[in-house]
Amino acid sequence: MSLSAGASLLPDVRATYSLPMRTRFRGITVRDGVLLRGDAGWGEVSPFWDYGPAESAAWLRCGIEAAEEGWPEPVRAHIPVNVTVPAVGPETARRVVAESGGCTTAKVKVAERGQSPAEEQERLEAVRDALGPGGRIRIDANAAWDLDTALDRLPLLDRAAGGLEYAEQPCAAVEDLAALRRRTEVPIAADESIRRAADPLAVRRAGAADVVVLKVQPLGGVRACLRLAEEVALPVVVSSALESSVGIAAGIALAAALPELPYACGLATVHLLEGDTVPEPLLPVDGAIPVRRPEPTAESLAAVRADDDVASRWRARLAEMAAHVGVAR
Ligand SMILES: O=C(O)CCC(=O)c1ccccc1C(=O)O
Ligand SMILES: [Mg+2]
Repeated sequence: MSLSAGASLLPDVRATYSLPMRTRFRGITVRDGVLLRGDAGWGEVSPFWDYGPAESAAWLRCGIEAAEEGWPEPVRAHIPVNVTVPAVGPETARRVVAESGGCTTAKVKVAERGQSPAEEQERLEAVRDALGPGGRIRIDANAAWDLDTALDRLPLLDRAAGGLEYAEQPCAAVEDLAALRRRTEVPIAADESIRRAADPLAVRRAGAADVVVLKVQPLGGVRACLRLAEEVALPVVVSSALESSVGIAAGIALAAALPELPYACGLATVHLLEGDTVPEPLLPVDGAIPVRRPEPTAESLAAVRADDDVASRWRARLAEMAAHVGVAR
């Protein structure tokens, strides 16, 4: 029942999960989604609630690929990953790094509403202290700064971090990323400019980034991302959309199949959730996640099952996404 073969049935919807976040992350306190099951295995579909049906269709395509087709052969067995440090205070930041499963790269959230530059500097100093001089630190501003603010902040944060590996999406506009990149030493990574853009290749044409962040669900699956990686011809960092381990496995499959993987990936996010859909979560050991595909069990699904209200909202949502993708239920 492969879509590419022209069949068009939605795989079995086996579960709706709901998991609290350990720390509020970009305004999200609960993560939920559905799990599909097909001949090739389990797939996750978990677009954030602010994504409409058209944008969410890509997320469904990713889940259908996982369930019906499976993924290309891996070319590596372990995926080096960064620890993701939310917009927390310095003591918590230190603990998050210490409990990361041996990550030597940290991605630190900055530009959180209501926080001062001094709080960001303290967080970065704490992360540098916890990682030691050999660690790498990248920041993610989620498109929050205008060009002048970015020009202002980057040198300060670069100093506080003892050197930044790159800054992820410091500004929203591709032109601003390009202008900033010409005027700063810190390398620039594009995330939202790829994943929510009509034309992801605009980043390359504008010379707006040194690195691109690819997320398998918003970009429509592993094969779609492999094609995009080839077209964009820039180094790729595979990151999560805060999925449970079923969804993280798709990101791992992409990272495992890319011809080159020069940077740590942002896939160590299961520890941001209070629980998981599988008994053996995809978490790093010695800073890397082993390439494998964990399976939910009846017990692991029962422990995270969403209530009826959430499940019925997902059924309605899935129907709208399916209409966009052109699969029948
Ligand atoms: O890249 C990581 O380390 C974790 C993933 C992450 O930050 C993220 C997770 C969900 C939504 C957006 C983002 C983001 O990179 O902006
Ligand atoms: Mg990002």
